[in-house]
Amino acid sequence: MATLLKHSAKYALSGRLARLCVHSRHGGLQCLQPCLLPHQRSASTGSKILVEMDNSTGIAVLTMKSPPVNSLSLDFLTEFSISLEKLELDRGCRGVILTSALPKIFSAGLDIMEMCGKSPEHCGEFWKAVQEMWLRLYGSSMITIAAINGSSPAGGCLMALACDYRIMAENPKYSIGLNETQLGIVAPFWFKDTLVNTVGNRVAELSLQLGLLYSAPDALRTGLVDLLVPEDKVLSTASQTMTQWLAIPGENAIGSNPRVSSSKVDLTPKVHMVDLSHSSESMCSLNWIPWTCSNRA
Ligand SMILES: CCCCCCCCCCC/C=C/C(=O)SCCNC(=O)CCNC(=O)[C@H](O)C(C)(C)COP(=O)(O)OP(=O)(O)OC[C@H]1O[C@@H](n2cnc3c(N)ncnc32)[C@H](O)[C@@H]1OP(=O)(O)O
Repeated sequence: MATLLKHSAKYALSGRLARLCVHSRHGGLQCLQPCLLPHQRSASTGSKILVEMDNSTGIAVLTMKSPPVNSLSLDFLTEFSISLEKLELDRGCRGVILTSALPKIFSAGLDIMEMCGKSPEHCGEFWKAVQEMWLRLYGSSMITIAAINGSSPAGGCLMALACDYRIMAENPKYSIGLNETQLGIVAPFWFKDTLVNTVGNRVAELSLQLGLLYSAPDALRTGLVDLLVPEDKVLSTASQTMTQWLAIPGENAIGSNPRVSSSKVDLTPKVHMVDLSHSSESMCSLNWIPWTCSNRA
């Protein structure tokens, strides 16, 4: 479950992202425009991501808004990770709903233009940004729910899989899956592991070998998504579900993991990024921590 990694990734990445904010040539914090809305709501928007925070509930909605298909370019990934880190550092934020502002598309996955004709340096930077997105989402200490309101192939599916719960629009035209094999690409092992954790070995094996894209009803049948609802109910259902999840006792609950709930404990990163500038193979090594970290109190 995603919560296994939440705290380790939180502390592993904040420093790196902080440096990214300062040095990145690809957007960054300076592009986020905070503004106050009524009823304890606040919003910040960059060119590709809108973050709306409801301080009364502790729920943030992170909306991807990068036409035409929310492809995961370096700029997009950088803005995404920075937005998520800001929420992670905000102790008032306990849950994040990930959704899309684009009709019919959640995310088309990795931006194909980032993968052809680029320098090795650029490829390395891009690939690190892909890993960082996954680590930050999968390792979040917040509850994360994907409100999948459109098609979500490949890296788009990975984003959804990295969340704690997936709610999809019951539109049979929408598809989701790790279809890399159909593109002649081998899905990295951590894509595979994320899929196995969700659907089990056999379904994952078939999905990856055949590069299957599932219709929304089939995605529910295989367990790739947890719930189908009418398209206009995806976001409201995600909010209701989040409220239920947030009612579960969090990290300060009696009997919770003392490593997590004490401020004096060593939260040295257990997740290591490796330099992938010259590799499209194994991306990161993960040392699983022996306790499940619970959600925020
Ligand atoms: C550099 C690093 C080195 C490492 C190399 C190793 C690589 C290992 C990678 C392993 C993991 C890979 C993960 C991935 O995510 S790969 C990307 C896979 N994505 C797809 O296959 C999606 C392809 N797109 C679609 O299926 C459809 O476009 C979609 C269903 C999303 C929408 O369909 P629709 O009919 O509504 O829209 P169009 O097809 O007409 O597309 C509209 C425009 O959007 C452009 N587009 C689509 N997808 C992408 C994309 N992934 N990246 C960039 N651009 C994309 C499409 O070209 C259209 O553009 P134009 O209007 O200009 O024609």
